[in-house]
Amino acid sequence: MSKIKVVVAGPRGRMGIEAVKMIVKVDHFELVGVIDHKHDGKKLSEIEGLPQLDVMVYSDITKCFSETQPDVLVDLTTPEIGRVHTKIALEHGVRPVVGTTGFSQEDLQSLTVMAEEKKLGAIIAPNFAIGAILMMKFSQMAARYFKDIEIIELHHDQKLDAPSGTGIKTAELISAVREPKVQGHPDEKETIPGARGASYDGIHIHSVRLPGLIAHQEVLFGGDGQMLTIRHDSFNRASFMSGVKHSIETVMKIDILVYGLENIIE
Ligand SMILES: NC(=O)C1=CN([C@@H]2O[C@H](COP(=O)(O)OP(=O)(O)OC[C@H]3O[C@@H](n4cnc5c(N)ncnc54)[C@H](O)[C@@H]3O)[C@@H](O)[C@H]2O)C=CC1
Ligand SMILES: O=C(O)C1=N[C@H](C(=O)O)C[C@H](O)C1
Repeated sequence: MSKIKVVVAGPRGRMGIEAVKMIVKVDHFELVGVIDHKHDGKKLSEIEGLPQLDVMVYSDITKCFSETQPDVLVDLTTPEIGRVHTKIALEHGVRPVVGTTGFSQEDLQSLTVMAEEKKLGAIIAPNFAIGAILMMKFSQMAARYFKDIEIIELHHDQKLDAPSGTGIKTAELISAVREPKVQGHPDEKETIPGARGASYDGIHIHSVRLPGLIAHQEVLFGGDGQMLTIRHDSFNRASFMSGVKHSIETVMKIDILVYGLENIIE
């Protein structure tokens, strides 16, 4: 079997560095380049704190693709640059595996259409951790029985987007099985704006940001005289790597854009 040639965008980031380490450990993957807005033309081994690898850093994604001819782009950057990278990858016949969160509905729609037109696999995964996928699936199951739901997502304080991609995906999955609903008292008023969090079809999403946290989420279901809590915690970023590996393998076998790992795990 020939190796899957992978490029990682965002190799100095918290997730990017883990992805680089995982990719070089997998025999059937080959890390052929990395994309970073700094350190153009250097080797990864020349950047302090990064693995001692003879892999070239590119600031120009197009140049990177033409010189390294990758099969897959793993993007772990920011919403602004991640959506541009994903589009350029599809234009160049490179299959994107995107962990970057904060894409809009319009981004997702236009990228879906692009992948379909190009007949190219693409995966956009708000969360790569299997436990988080199960937490979302269990929440969707529970929502058939409990109609009043609040999502509390908790992350480290360096996170750029709120609500988290996982929080939004959870609300979307619940919304697919629950009618939109006004929760709480119909006449409730926020004395301080934002007190009730964001609302997605009436499901409230609360975003907590604190140093020391990694990635956590609780989904609270209220019923008569009872409450169900479904919770997932990622205690480190290694928790996401089996999902990144599975996505790199799967994206080579599909020819559409898949949004959410729940669609590609058995
Ligand atoms: N899907 C999932 O399971 C997970 C997704 N994430 C998401 O992944 C993304 C990255 O998260 P972290 O690693 O924590 O962030 P980070 O801030 O540590 O890393 C982002 C990296 O992107 C780089 N970057 C910025 N502009 C760039 C450009 N033009 N070209 C190349 N690189 C550029 C930055 O230098 C930085 O190293 C976020 O959107 C986060 O929400 C994070 C954890 C898990
Ligand atoms: O920024 C993070 O850290 C994470 N982002 C993803 C999200 O927005 O859901 C996944 C995970 O929660 C970690």
